[in-house]
Amino acid sequence: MTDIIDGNAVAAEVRTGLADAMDSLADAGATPCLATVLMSDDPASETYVSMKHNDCEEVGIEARDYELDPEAPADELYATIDELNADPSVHGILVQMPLPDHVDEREVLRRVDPAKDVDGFHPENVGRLVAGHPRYKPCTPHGIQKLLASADVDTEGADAVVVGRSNIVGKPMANLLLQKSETGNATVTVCHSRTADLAAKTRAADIVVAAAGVPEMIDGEMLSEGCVVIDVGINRVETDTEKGYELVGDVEYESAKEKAGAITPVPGGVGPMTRAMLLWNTVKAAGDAEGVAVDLP
Ligand SMILES: Nc1nc(=O)c2c([nH]1)NC[C@@H]1CN(c3ccc(C(=O)N[C@@H](CCC(=O)O)C(=O)O)cc3)C=[N+]21
Repeated sequence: MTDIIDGNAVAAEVRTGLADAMDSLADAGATPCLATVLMSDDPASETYVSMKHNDCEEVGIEARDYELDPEAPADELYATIDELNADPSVHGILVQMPLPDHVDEREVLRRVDPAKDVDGFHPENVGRLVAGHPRYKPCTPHGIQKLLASADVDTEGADAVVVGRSNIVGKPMANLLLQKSETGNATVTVCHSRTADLAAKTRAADIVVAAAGVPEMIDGEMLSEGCVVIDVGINRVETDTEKGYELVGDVEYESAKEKAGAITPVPGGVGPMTRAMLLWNTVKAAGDAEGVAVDLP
């Protein structure tokens, strides 16, 4: 039987597991606070930010909402970041991506105080992760580590194939799987749009992390019997349903499920974990900033 890895359930466990740390912070008179900054009218971005606010409310994290006109000058965004950096009551800052074209995304990533960079995108935090001493692990790869652990997947010595080389998923995921750690020690191959024979690589993998952003690009034919499939894709595909779209992963679920030993669904797999690990990082940020030792799940 294929194990369907339930991201909603594991994410709920993470949220519940944060209660101890929240209590320690409350004893010290501290409430973790996440500021989200949205500079977009994209309905998907708006949905994601509002989900993050709901999650914060559930665990008792204060969420502050900053919204900027997508046409506003980039300096307004930079000034907002500076203000949040300087505000000691704000522990975490998330600037929702993607940003408008006239905004320099790299400047934004550099500008967020690395101590408040709960996305883990600041160059200092990227460097620390690559060097094996992460401060904040980026939420999606961190969530995937939790999913693998929840399904008792042993990464040590496993052949892991990461499909996609983005800075937010593919690269940090490959690094984490490679690291000398409980959730690492894999032999990692990173594939991308120029990979000569993708199917040959994925067929040789014990673990496939699909994060290319191409709907249903990996099907059962490309997988080996019993492998573990983590589907990071969250693609909105237009349909003539009431919602107008359907979410599909980077994996063709039906055929992949027949081959895989374990697989994450879309929705309800990696997405909820990404949000849960944002809370995790925010609670860690609050503990560090307030000098409170917190026990994280
Ligand atoms: N600075 C920044 N940090 C991010 O972490 C970030 C970002 N920008 N920009 C966009 C991406 C995307 N992302 C998602 C997180 C959770 C779901 C999620 O929870 N998805 C649900 C379904 C959501 C739905 O129904 O639309 C699921 O897969 O079950 C989706 C997408 C975070 N991102």
